[in-house]
Amino acid sequence: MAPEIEGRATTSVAKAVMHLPRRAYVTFLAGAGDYVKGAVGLAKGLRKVGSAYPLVVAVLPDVPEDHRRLLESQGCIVREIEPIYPPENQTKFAMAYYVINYSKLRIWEFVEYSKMVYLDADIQVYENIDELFDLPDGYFYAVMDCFCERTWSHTAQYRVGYCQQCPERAPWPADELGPPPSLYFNAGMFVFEPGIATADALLATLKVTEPAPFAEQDFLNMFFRDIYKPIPLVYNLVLAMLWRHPENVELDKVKVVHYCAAPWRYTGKEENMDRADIKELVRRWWDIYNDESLDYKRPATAAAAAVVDGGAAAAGEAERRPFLVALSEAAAVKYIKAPSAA
Ligand SMILES: O=c1ccn([C@@H]2O[C@H](COP(=O)(O)OP(=O)(O)O)[C@@H](O)[C@H]2O)c(=O)[nH]1
Ligand SMILES: OC[C@H]1O[C@H](O[C@@H]2[C@@H](O)[C@H](O)[C@@H](O)[C@H](O)[C@@H]2O)[C@H](O)[C@@H](O)[C@H]1O
Ligand SMILES: [Mn+2]
Repeated sequence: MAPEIEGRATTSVAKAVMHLPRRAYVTFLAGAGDYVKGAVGLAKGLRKVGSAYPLVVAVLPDVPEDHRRLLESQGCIVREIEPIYPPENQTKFAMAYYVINYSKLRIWEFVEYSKMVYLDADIQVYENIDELFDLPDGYFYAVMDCFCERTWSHTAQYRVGYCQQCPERAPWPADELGPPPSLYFNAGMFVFEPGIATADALLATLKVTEPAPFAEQDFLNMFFRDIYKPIPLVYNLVLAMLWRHPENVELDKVKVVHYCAAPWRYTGKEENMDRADIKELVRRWWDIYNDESLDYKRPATAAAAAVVDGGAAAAGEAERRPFLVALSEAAAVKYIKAPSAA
């Protein structure tokens, strides 16, 4: 960023930090593969619904420069994080690649933000969900998961046919197995407050916790058990809910869809994937991904941003948009790697 703009941005950031609750969406990107499409799609989806807050992308060192540049060109704040691995273990993760998902825990170190909404890169947002940032502090908010997929076959819930999505279907056999499992959330989407003390506690606890099949999702459920508050399913529709618990789903009210099988890789050949509702959700994902009108247009000035990026249309946000753009651009300055000299 040219010094004069950086200078202005820095000045605006100083003002902005005084005026704005520091909030942002955040997603996680690992590897040089095609999940970057998910992050780009998410950035465009959040823009389409007029989100007032930027999207931070926590990238592992193996995310290539061209993917980082692509994300910045879509208005994302790219922030490199150090990987986190679980302690030595013999755990068979539900998916082998889940081992890298522990690195998500770095987002608690993003203390320039007071409140963040984490979204997996295989998620798309179809309605504005900025209201989540106004949920009371001090809790961990996420949507309850489902235990019915084969990926859960290692658990007692699966064996007895119990699922928290419909506890009356097969009541938990308390006399045989003791108290039912605590409410369990899907870690593809959650509302949290960054903080160094929490970040340190997460890492210290991880070091002495036996890894489990759902990797960081199991770990986060254990760690935040006492302050976890379920939020409605409309904020994270895990696709399996469509065939496992259709009675719990009102598709036209769903705000956030969690594809759980990268939509950009959709072939329709996998089990349940030939459903009409799935085909429609995948089409909607591609509509946003391919919509060039949703591409980020870097504003010439912060003032111009208030016009170009009408996303601040939310009441009370419009007058703060110039600072928001400066904040997001300055933050980008702070964390993106200097462009190569070549
Ligand atoms: O090769 C990969 C695999 C996963 N992820 C990130 O890790 C998250 C969790 O993985 P995934 O969504 O595949 O897990 P699922 O929700 O399907 O269990 C993804 O959404 C991405 O944000 C990534 O960046 N690259
Ligand atoms: O690393 C563990 C992952 O565990 C979760 O995904 C699972 C889980 O939700 C199961 O309930 C489903 O059956 C399964 O399909 C789905 O992949 C999170 O979405 C993901 O972000 C990540 O934390
Ligand atoms: Mn996911």
